[in-house]
Amino acid sequence: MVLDKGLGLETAESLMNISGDYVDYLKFGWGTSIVHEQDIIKDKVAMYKSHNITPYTGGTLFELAYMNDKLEEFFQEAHDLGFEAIEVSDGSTTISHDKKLECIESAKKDGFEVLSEVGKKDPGLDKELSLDERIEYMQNELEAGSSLIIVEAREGGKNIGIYDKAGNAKEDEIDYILDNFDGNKILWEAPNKDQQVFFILKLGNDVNLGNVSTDDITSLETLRRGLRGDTVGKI
Ligand SMILES: C=C(OP(=O)(O)O)C(=O)O
Ligand SMILES: O=S([O-])[O-]
Repeated sequence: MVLDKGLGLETAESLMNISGDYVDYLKFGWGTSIVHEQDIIKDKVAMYKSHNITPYTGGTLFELAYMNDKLEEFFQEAHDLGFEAIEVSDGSTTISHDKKLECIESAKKDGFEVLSEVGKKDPGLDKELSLDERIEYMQNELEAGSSLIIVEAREGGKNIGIYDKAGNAKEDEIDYILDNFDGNKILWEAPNKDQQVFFILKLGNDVNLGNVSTDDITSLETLRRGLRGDTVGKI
């Protein structure tokens, strides 16, 4: 999953022409998709889809819609723009877990694929979530219809969830999650190279990684194929 922070149409198109084959999901980060002209967003969504990529709306946008009691309008607008998938999260706002599950179910009923995210964007709040709670939420969200569960790490990948202050992966916590939840259903946010290397070496070169920067698509592909020092001869 690649994070689009507001690329222009031509830039995004030329990037997909050269490296779209390595991308499955493209997230229009947080609220970026309502800042730009909607016709351009529509064209970008169509362009990504033409490369067999699933574009989806950032979780924060869903949260804003929920907070303002505008979920129906949000679903409609997302359909109008051509999005077939959305992210449901509660990283920036407070949504009770039951309500979040209901939102996943309503989005599914409305015809969307749902990716849902577990974790808080504020490190202090994130630390309040125990590992067992996270796993329970992940399981419930999967059962409510999410196709993938995203483990929050933000764009920065530090001091949140499975990463320590320096951005190093906490392997014991990751192992605990994997002992208790189907790893194929997890999309690990791994914005930094060392995190990508860690997951490739640990879980294989087809591991689901997210929040990959648009600058790093080809670099990540080389890591996956053993074409960069960090993974040469190791996969
Ligand atoms: C980039 C992120 O935010 P959002 O889902 O709102 O785009 C994220 O959660 O990692
Ligand atoms: O806003 S972010 O970096 O999830």
